[in-house]
Amino acid sequence: MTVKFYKYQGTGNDFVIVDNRQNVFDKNDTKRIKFLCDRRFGIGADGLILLENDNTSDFKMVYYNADGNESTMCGNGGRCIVAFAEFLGIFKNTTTFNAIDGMHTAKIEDNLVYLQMKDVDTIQRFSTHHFLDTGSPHHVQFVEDLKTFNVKAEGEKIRYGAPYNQAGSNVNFVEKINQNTFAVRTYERGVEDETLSCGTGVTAVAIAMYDSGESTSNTINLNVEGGQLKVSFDKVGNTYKNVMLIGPATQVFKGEIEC
Ligand SMILES: N[C@@H](CCC[C@H](N)C(=O)O)C(=O)O
Repeated sequence: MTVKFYKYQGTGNDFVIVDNRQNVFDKNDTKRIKFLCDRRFGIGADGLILLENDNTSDFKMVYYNADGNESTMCGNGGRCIVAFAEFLGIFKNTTTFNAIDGMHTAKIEDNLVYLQMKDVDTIQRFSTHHFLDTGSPHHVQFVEDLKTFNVKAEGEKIRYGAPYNQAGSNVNFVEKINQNTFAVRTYERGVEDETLSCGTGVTAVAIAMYDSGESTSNTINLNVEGGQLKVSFDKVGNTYKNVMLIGPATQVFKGEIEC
């Protein structure tokens, strides 16, 4: 089989994207998806995304982690597929697309993708961390000296430990820079390593920081290893609404691969 693909990155979280509007891609071939994401034997990516037709919106996003398994929402992947859909001429100004966690609206302005994320009304607060679902599950924890922190080793322990166990959680380690800026490093489930950025992760961090009173701003800057993201939201009652993930998304190269 020959697969035509595009490679995108959003603040260093990188994806193989395939235009599957003709249903040419075998979605159940976990081994092939894992191979395509392999950095030594394949193309190399944190995940693979299919762009498909959808009856009720401009397109559908189907997301797989680098381990080959379909997973929950990917925020950076969402921003990248919006840039890809614009490149394909699917929309001009604003778009609506279907993903595993429901409908998303998005726009591109000044080379930044604005992606509306799902509302968040449930936040679990613990003395050491927060846990919340922003489309994907996220553990959010403050650490000291984030720069030298062993994200892979410590993230792995939390991801596989109780209460998350095999189903797992993504794990975000955070350091406060100022009132509305936080540095974040994320261990990603399904990649089973640190990635350079995680969109649903920084969204979880921004909401957790506001929720815990660490920030009083509803627009929060997130410094990740691969660049800078912004998250804004409105708190209405106990629900975070109009949650917007904002940042760049770039096409890196395209090609075809035998697999
Ligand atoms: N990179 C993503 C998150 C992708 C899903 C995650 N690995 C999971 O399985 O929960 C993002 O940008 O949000």
